[in-house]
Amino acid sequence: MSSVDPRDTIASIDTQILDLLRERCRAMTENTASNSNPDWASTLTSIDAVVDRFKQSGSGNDGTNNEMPESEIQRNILQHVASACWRATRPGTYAFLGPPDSYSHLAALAYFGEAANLLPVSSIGAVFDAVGRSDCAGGIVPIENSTDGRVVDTFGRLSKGEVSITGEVQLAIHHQLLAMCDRDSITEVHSKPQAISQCRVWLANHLPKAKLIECSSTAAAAKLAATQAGVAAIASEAAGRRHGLRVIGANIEDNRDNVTRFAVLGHEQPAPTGQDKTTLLFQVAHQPGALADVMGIFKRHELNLTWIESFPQPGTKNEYFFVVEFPGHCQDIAIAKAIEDLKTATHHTHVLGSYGRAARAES
Ligand SMILES: O=C(O)C(=O)C[C@]1(C(=O)O)C=C[C@@H](O)C=C1
Repeated sequence: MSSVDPRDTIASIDTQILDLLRERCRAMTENTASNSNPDWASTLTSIDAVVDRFKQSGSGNDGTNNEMPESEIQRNILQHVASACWRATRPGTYAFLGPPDSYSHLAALAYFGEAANLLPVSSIGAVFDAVGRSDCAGGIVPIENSTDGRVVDTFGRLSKGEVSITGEVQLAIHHQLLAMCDRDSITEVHSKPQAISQCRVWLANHLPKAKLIECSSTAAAAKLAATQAGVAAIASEAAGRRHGLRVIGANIEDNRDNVTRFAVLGHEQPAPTGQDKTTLLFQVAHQPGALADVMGIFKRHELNLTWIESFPQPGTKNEYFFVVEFPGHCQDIAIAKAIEDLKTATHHTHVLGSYGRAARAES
């Protein structure tokens, strides 16, 4: 009597998976040729729908492995498969503020998947340049932090309207103090200004004498700390591992619920998903009541603002841009009508993007 070796069964299943992968890539190529459903944001939406249907059909039991629900694991696997097929069939790179293991990198991996072709660049402005010139198919930039507020460099460039927001990522940020030496030997702490600001209380309590030095990214700081004695960096755990640094202060962010929201940049306008938000920029006349009139338009069309920011218009005195966010897609009738009214009531109204709302990821 011959029994089947389970290792052969597993090898046969793996071969079927590889065959299916090839078939999936082929279907994606046909999809590209017919130009239907071509953007990454729609791919992520359809993965969510597949996982939900699978769960509802009773095929997924959604037990947990103590850390992650099964549907989350299935989603990650499908996202990885999709990102590998995407890379094989649609060559294109996505820019992020580097070097590798910056939080922007972690956010890019969470959104585009591990297999995506990601390009580190030296500044947030360089991400906008790479996408604006179409050197890259897309990019990712930090837009807002729950402790520190808006990211100034990003706002400066968004106001130029060269690129659209096509998605978002919410990343929980846990900062590590990383160095080659003991905490007592630290004379300088390097990091991006936003990261330093998110750890200000911890630094004042634990390293009051250390000099705080700003640099281009948290990962750039980690790279430096690996070469200089007495220098510590505030950066991600992954950056510490990459550079062989010790964690001499773990999770030093002042706010335990420290989250940074990243905007995905691109050129296409994602189709409505049913779970969308719209980011809009406008500029009003510098006169009493102008902003109140605009707020009246949001009220009239029953748009519930979830975010409002103002920032000075470069090169002017007392002129401000406003950025607002609200649930819904600019193709929704109520929102389209509100935008029409805003265009007549403001100097300038520009939809920065309508895109699927993000769930939170861990860094
Ligand atoms: O320096 C990095 O690692 C970044 O990706 C930039 C950035 C930011 O500027 O907001 C992103 C997230 C953290 O809040 C800190 C730094």
